[in-house]
Amino acid sequence: MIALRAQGLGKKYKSKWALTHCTLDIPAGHVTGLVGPNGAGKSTLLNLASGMLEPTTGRIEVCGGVPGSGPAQLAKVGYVAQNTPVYAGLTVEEHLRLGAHLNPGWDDALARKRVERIGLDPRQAAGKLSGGQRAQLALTLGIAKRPELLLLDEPVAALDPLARRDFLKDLMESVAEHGLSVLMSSHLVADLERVCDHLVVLVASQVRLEGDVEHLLATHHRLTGPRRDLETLPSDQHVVSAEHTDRQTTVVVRTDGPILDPAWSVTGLNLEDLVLEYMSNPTASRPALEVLR
Ligand SMILES: Nc1ncnc2c1ncn2[C@@H]1O[C@H](COP(=O)(O)OP(=O)(O)OP(=O)(O)O)[C@@H](O)[C@H]1O
Repeated sequence: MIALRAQGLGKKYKSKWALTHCTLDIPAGHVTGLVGPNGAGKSTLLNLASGMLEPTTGRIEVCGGVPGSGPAQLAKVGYVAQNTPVYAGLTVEEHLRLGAHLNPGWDDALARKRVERIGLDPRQAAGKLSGGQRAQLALTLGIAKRPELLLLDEPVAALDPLARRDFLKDLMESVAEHGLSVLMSSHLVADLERVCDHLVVLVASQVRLEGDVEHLLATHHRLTGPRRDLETLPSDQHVVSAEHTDRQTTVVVRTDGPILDPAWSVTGLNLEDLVLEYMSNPTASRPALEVLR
């Protein structure tokens, strides 16, 4: 099952492309991390998925429908945008009542349990909450809506470490119990490493890497050995990055096969290493990445 499918998706703001040639299948029932440098196009992709923006080129389908195409589609998708929008003049309680009124699948017990646990005063106006409390309220509304797909744009940036851990736990529970799909942008790769099983790396408006996290980690290796010409590597080893000193070569390769050459000392990469490799080597070739799918 596919939660989000993009084919040749692109978005141009006036003369500037914010997203180009985006072709992706994001699986349902998983947490997908969306990472990339500032300005890479992450919020643009999330806005296209929610229906807040219209594509300039290509197509995007979310939970089997066109984003923003009507009430049934809106009910399927939850979106907590980067600035965690809430209505400043409404109280916390009024937000919960509005959530119940607007969303057919609203889980009131969950919303109230979260509000109590977080320690929000139901009578307080949302405009008087701290930035982190506002984010907590917006995230509560997003989860309690019980959407099929929850889109989160840097959801935990404003939360303290404990609140962050609790929120990610709630998210994982919703995925396990309700089959929720999540697409979540974040710069906090350590958090993503804990909760994501699928990854999309966007760099300079383009998808540089996409795939199942375990598979990506199993197929990337850092090789260190005597200096050598990269042309001599086996053809199934695609170079992601390379560094040479006078005597030594360190190269990160992607391959489905084993590393057989005894001259190499081989180490694995963690998710943060992997993301940084692709972010700092924006020319890592796209055609080779298709192999990963
Ligand atoms: N409304 C807009 N009008 C013009 N350009 C825009 C607009 N919104 C975004 N952009 C540009 O599109 C590009 C992608 O922006 P986007 O907000 O999608 O990036 P991002 O990956 O979410 O960045 P960040 O990590 O900083 O939140 C950037 O170059 C940005 O300047």
